[in-house]
Amino acid sequence: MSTLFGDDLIPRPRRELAPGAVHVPGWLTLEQQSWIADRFREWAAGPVPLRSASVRGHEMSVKTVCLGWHWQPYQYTREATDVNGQRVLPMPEWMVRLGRLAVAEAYGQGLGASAYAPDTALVNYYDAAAHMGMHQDRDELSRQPVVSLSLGDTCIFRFGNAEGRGRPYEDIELASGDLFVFGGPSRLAYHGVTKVFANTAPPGCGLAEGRVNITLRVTGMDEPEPPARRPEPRAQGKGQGDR
Ligand SMILES: O=C(O)CCC(=O)C(=O)O
Ligand SMILES: [Fe+2]
Repeated sequence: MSTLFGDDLIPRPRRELAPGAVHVPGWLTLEQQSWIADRFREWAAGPVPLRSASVRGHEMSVKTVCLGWHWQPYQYTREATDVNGQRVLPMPEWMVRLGRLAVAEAYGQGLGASAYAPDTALVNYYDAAAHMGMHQDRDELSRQPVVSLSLGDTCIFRFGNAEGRGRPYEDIELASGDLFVFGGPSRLAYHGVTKVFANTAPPGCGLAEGRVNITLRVTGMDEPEPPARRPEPRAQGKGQGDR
């Protein structure tokens, strides 16, 4: 991971860690990474701000903002009822297309890539001290693949098995621009982020510090996204401005 001796110049091969779990290093160009990093700053500004979710009373060290559906531990909602009650931003069209390209890249054309229709994105921000414990992504009703994109600092991503948090697992580095897809027999594998290496983001990736990870998912919730609506006018208390 250190670039002191130029080990960043050693090509990192694409690899299938387990059936259905594919790592594609350097999938996004620097230009794409920096464009997505700009979007991240827009999403983080709201209407639902970047926040640490609380799991069983403990605040996560990672901060998250969601698109399409809002994830709060154990459920997806349209409104961020655990934050400020606002509706999350819609899932961008370009992201759905990017998800299809990612699935085609990982599994090949014709393996359901064109039908892949992610309807939520969880956008996580890690500072150098943040980590994510071993968990399964299982709040989705659908078992369609999860597409993960990384920007900024390199991390250690631990990818395990579907039986439990323990071994066997494998630690790999996810660097800026990397794609990781897990679906099929690996869809419910436990995984987590054990470490983020500060100051390892490549120049030009659009993030000066920290790491952003975006996971695209299919919630399997069948409620169609309703058209954007204005909030009902409500009696305003004294001193409350218009919002
Ligand atoms: O940051 C990562 O690479 C993984 C994120 C993750 O597992 C999640 O958001 O559920
Ligand atoms: Fe996860």
